[in-house]
Amino acid sequence: MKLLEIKNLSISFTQYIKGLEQRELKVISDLTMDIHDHEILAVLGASGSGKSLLAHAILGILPENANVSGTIKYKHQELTPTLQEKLRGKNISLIPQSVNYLNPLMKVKEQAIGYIEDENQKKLMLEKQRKIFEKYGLSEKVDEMYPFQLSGGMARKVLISTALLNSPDTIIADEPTPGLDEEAVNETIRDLIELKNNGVGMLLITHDILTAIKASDKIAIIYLGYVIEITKTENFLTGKNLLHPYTRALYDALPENEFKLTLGHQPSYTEIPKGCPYNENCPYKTEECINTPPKLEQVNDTQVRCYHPLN
Ligand SMILES: Nc1ncnc2c1ncn2[C@@H]1O[C@H](COP(=O)(O)OP(=O)(O)OP(=O)(O)O)[C@@H](O)[C@H]1O
Ligand code: NI
Repeated sequence: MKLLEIKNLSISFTQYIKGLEQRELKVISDLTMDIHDHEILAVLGASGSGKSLLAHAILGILPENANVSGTIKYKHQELTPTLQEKLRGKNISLIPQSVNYLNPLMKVKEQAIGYIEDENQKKLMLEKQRKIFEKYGLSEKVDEMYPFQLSGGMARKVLISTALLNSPDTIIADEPTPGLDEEAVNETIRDLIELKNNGVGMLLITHDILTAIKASDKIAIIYLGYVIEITKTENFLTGKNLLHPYTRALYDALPENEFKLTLGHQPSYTEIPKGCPYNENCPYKTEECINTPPKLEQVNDTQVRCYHPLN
């Protein structure tokens, strides 16, 4: 079942330079992707490539100054600000990128359940909270702690458990493994996969290709705000059917492939090429690559945005 359907989503900011002169800073361009139940879709992109903004667009928590076009549907219903508010933290939950999302002045258990007026309801929710925290190895002592008292690993567990309190079927995990040691990363990945096996559909945002490969079923590769390819994760294990030259370069740069290629210079947002976003680094570019951005097209099991897909 399709949980989320994102169609032609673009996000930009209006920038004022030198007083009155304006320019449009495009951070997400024409993004189309679906998220299904029982599936982890990794969104892989460099730092600053628009990944968190994508998460915030789905949840309806973009900054006021963002210009947005395109549509996002949840279970075939188009998301409006009202619907987003209704679903947020319940049907669709965010595991945030930073533990700074935790309120430093509130005990962990209180912020996990949020404000609940009705005493009976609050009691039920606290019981649920304790159960989920327990499952993630967080003892009763943790309930009473303030965020600054948590270790990095514990804080990640608190963020994951908190996201699960209302049994969401759709989870947006924004960089859930930063700054963790390898064992903690692997444990977090196991937790995410278990959620998927229980039916959840997940968007896993990461700039770490190894996390994407270990955790996901499909990988959407973002370059300068464009999805340039959506491919099955297994293709990164076999090295086959990787169609976009940038995807191929990512694969060749994996440690086990001896970092064969360098990824080239990544232009910044103020200089997105008018044609294919990758054309400046692409060995296969032709006239049309320089002039017109290619569309995302289906080639076998893959979607790719390229005039000259490999193979
Ligand atoms: N409110 C804003 N006004 C102007 N530009 C913004 C605003 N919010 C984000 N940006 C810009 O949009 C771009 C994408 O930001 P985003 O946080 O989505 O990147 P990201 O892919 O999540 O990066 P990271 O891996 O570092 O978390 C960045 O270049 C950022 O500077
Ligand atoms: Ni981010």
